[in-house]
Amino acid sequence: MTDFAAWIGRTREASDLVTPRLMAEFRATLGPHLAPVADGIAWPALHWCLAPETPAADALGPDGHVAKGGFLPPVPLPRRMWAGGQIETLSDLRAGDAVTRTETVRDVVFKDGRSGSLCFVTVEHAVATGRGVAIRERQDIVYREAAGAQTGTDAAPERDDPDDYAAIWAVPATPTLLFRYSAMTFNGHRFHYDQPYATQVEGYADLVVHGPMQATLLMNLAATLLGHVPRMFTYRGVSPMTANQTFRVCGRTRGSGFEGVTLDAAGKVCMRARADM
Ligand SMILES: C/C(=C\C(=O)SCCNC(=O)CCNC(=O)[C@H](O)C(C)(C)COP(=O)(O)OP(=O)(O)OC[C@H]1O[C@@H](n2cnc3c(N)ncnc32)[C@H](O)[C@@H]1OP(=O)(O)O)C(=O)O
Repeated sequence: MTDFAAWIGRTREASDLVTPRLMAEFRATLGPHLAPVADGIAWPALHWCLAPETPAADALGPDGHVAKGGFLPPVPLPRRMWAGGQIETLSDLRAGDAVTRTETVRDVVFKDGRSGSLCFVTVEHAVATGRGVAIRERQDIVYREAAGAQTGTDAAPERDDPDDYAAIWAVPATPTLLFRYSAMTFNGHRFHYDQPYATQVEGYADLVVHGPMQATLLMNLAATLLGHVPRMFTYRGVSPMTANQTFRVCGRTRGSGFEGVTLDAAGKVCMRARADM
């Protein structure tokens, strides 16, 4: 039996540059659904495109992510998802910045969910520039049972009414959008671009829309409605969003904060988010 506790506290570091090319790719991929920012300032959540892990092809597992057992623990559940997280923004990133990302594994927890066994791996990130730490972040990665071995059932979808929100961005979830976001984040997960794999191996209805992309859009809507980048942004994926439909990114202010959801074409809530100050 592997001692997953041995992974807690493991850390790694990688560096990158906020290049003009990345800024242009980000705007080309996600515009017009981005917050207004001053020239040369990075949009909220652009940091997910910086200093990604760059595993060699022979280091990948069957899902297209780096095989488990290196930095992340070899948990015995195969289907990885990005479950949620929290982003604390301390200062902005700017074109030309040299950044260092430091990641630390903070927790490995097994839970029984309605859908079956789950394992949550919590990873903390700090993104620093020459001016100091700009972003502190918690990422919750979840591993699920194999589709064919699932011991529970997916929860009944939560629904929400877009009319209850002040602002709605309609985003066509085309395979091209998913591919371009995968490319910008160097994310090889096959269920974002390989439809037979997504449907026949992982059991989803279609290609799966990235959690971080949904969170990026929600954080940009929050910054647009609040008039500034929120200091604290928290989000949770509640149900998979699949491709080849137009989804909605919905938001409203609440006091000095923000709350938002992504809704699929049928009104199913896929992600919930809130932002404070
Ligand atoms: C990039 C990238 C991958 C992706 O982008 S994947 C696409 C984005 N992510 C999603 O679509 C995830 C959508 N969520 C789900 O499919 C389900 O919510 C999930 C995570 C499978 C869990 O469903 P269950 O119905 O089995 O879970 P329960 O509601 O019964 O909860 C059981 C306990 O787990 C806790 N929990 C549930 N969901 C989350 C979450 N999103 N974040 C954190 N914790 C969660 C819940 O609170 C329960 O805990 P208790 O302590 O109360 O027992 C890439 O791979 O890089």
